[in-house]
Amino acid sequence: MKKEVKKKIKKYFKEDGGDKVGGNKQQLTVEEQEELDQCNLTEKQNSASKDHNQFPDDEVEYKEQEIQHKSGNNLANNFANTSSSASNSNQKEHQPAAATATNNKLFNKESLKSEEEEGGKIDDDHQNKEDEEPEIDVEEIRNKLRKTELKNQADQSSSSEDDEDEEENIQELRERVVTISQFESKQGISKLKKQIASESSEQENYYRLFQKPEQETENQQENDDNDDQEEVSDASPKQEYDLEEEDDFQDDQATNKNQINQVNKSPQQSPYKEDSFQKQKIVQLTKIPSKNNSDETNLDNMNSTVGTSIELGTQDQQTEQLLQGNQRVRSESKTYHKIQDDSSNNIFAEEGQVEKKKKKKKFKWETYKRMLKYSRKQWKLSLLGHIFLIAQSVSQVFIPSVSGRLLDATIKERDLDKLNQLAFQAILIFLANGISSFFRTFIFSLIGERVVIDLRNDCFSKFIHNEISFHDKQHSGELISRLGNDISTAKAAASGNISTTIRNVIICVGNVIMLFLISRSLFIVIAIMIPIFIITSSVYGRYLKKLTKKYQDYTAKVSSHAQECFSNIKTVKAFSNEDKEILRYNDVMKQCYEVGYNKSVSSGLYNGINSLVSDFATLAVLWYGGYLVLQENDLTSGQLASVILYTGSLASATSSISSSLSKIVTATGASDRLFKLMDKKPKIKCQGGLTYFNFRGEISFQNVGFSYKHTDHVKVLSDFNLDIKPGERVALVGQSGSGKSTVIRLIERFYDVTQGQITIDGYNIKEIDLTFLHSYIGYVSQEPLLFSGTIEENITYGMKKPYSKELLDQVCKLANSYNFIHDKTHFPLGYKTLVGEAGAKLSGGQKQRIAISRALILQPRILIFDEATSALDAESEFQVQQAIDELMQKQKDMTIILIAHRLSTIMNCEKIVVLNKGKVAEIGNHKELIERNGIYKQLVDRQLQGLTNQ
Ligand SMILES: Nc1ncnc2c1ncn2[C@@H]1O[C@H](COP(=O)(O)OP(=O)(O)OP(=O)(O)O)[C@@H](O)[C@H]1O
Repeated sequence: MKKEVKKKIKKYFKEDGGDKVGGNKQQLTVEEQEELDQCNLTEKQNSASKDHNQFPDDEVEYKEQEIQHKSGNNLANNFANTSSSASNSNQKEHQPAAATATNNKLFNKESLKSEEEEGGKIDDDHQNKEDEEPEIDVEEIRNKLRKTELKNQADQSSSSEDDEDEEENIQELRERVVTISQFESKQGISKLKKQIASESSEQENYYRLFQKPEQETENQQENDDNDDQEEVSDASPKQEYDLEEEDDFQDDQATNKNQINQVNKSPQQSPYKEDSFQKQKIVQLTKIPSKNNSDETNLDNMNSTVGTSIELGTQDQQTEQLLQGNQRVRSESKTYHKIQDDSSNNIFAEEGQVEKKKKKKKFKWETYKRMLKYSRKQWKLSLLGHIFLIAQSVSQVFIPSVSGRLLDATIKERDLDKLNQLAFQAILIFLANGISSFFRTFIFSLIGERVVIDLRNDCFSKFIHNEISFHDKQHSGELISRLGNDISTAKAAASGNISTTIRNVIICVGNVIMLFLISRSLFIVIAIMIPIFIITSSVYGRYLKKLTKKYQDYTAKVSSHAQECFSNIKTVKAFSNEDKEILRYNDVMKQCYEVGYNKSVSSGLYNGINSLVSDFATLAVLWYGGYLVLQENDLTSGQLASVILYTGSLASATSSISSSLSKIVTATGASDRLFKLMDKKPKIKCQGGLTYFNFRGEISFQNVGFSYKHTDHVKVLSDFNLDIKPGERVALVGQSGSGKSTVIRLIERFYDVTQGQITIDGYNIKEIDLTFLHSYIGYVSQEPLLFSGTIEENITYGMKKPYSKELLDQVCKLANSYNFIHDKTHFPLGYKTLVGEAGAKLSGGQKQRIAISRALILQPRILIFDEATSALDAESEFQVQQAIDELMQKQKDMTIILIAHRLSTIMNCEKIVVLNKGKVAEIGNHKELIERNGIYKQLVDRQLQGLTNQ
């Protein structure tokens, strides 16, 4: 709770006051903008490529972890190497420290430069303010500031904590601080600050008060920016968004934008548009408590500083202004925070771009617990794994110790018996370590695999059971990505990484204890060296991660371009645009190369700096250890070797812990996305509901109104009434987009009506069991979609009961597919012929006739053809049409509903329903409708005219 409050404040001031020199809080720096644009662009392309083959962000995460781990291992290896060289009495040559020196110089220069720049900016701001603001008694205020400082110091002793109170306090303070800053602006306190600062004796004070917070803010901002970028990168394109949040976003977006604009457009009224100086003051006042100080102390500091500022305006008028301002600020502050919170949850999208939102990477405990449930099923295995884990960790802790004692027995004591004894002990420890390592790894990996299986099954089942509107909205590529990438990433939250973390914690604790027992003074040296090493590598690692992400974005862009080209190869060739495409490809490659170049330089620097730091750390331990051995006689050479081994192991374990924890956080993020999708409950359930014996297939639309879920402002059907009797042949005709297919989808209950009702045999369709309903409806869609497998498997795809060869032949004959299936030249295996992926080995007409056979074998009461011939060429259309016409002749007891364009087919129907803008415009048989001389007549005339022209 406390952290969240701090984060909120930090974010608030970062976005409002943190834009240093009066920039707009919505503005990004050029680099940030570029990076964001780049991410958007890549995402757009990834989304376009549908298959979500983008580089998963897990890879970035992985790379960072790899970097961290590598750095840990670097130190570990360094110590291990040193130890072996120490035991061999070889001196390792160290690289000259020139590089570090140069680096440090560079760094110092940069920071000096930025300090100068900041100083300059602040001075400029002051200068501007100076002209506007009235004079005040400088001396008096300076005294008050001093008093406050003393009070702060005195207050630092209090330390009671109450999170809820604190949150309230912080909220209260935040509002007061904003008010005071606004008040300060009016009273010209900025000028006073400048005057204080300009006196040389107070120069230091000035920097402490104003310059430092500015730098701290920048650092905070930089860190936050990094975090933000990580967040953006963690969200695999189109993966980060939450369905519900997206819905909310669409509703809220306009309101938020307006609100934000209002706040931004009226800077003089808004307390959030203070000049940079006031912002510094705000940041200073609400500075996030340092590690050393308790939160309470800092709150007190803030309180007292606020108190000082309030004291500055003791006059009645000023107090009144303050109170009035305070109230306004309170309300504005609430609005502002709502906007900020809403905005941060929203997805800002450019026109046609993939939506993306920047979100803080948070560890969600609930998600984590839910993930753990999957591994809890394997508790017996897990228990066994943990026994081996402890065994391995403990045995590992003893390895450096026994190695050191072995050395002592050889070098110092020169005792062969002891050496043999110790060697035997070492063998036992090594065996214990090796065996337990094998079982630990095997068991946890097995648990991981089982978790993946359970999770994938659950997930797939939830996705497939969800209703069509869910699939309308969700890209199939995204669902596949969830099943693949996310589940693999989520596995880490439930298995291996926890064990790795526990193991490394045990190793760390064990190593620290052993180091402490061997030599306390050397332990202190190591305690100082290791954090330096970890900080150096993690800071640089972050930078490298950013570059790696950028590089991957460009690589994705390159791949996306290639993919687009190859999938449109016919168009490229038709326009003879090969060279143009090569040039475009080269352009993208060039950009990629530039980032790659920077990345190479940075990787080189990273490794160089890393090894330098670890070399120096090793040297420090060796030198001081050597000193203890030679001068103090406090340590044996074997113990020194143990210390070195322990230090290496400690460094490696520490970096491993951070890497595992980071993986767990990433995994929880992936699980969260997954669970959100899995938790989308279908309104239309596949099973459950009414079943009855005499399904006749009488359909009735009664005042039906319908809109698709995500375009609910468009009425696709309204006041739609239609009765279809059992055995009737009904043709749906009308202009494109008039709602013909929608009518069919509603009969199939792919969607629920939004108004009125549909009844089947007198029962409301919503009450009928969906599986039961579908067992009586045969459906042939526009696109003949087949599954890879044999012809027979495809035809019998919907069969839930055994079938005879005769039935198979019969339906194939009816569907006009029997002959080509039994054509031995092309299909020597007959029904057993493999159709290839999505029926790739069959022609369009053949596929469609198999699809008709697939519908017929169910012996449906209602047979639906949704423009079954529209995607076919003339020859295939003729064959399929023949099949349909024959069916209409022969299957008299079957209700046939079709959307067709061929006049002869339509004419054969007893009922022709003409749809116009979602309503029944005309209804009747061919003759009646022609006589009516309405829309149908026009459609027929147009078709006849087309035929005449041909
Ligand atoms: N899944 C969907 N989500 C949102 N809107 C849809 C969806 N499917 C269709 N629509 C819209 O509903 C309207 C009716 O579409 P429908 O497919 O029923 O028309 P149709 O008469 O069958 O057209 P055509 O003859 O061109 O196939 C169209 O405006 C279409 O854009």
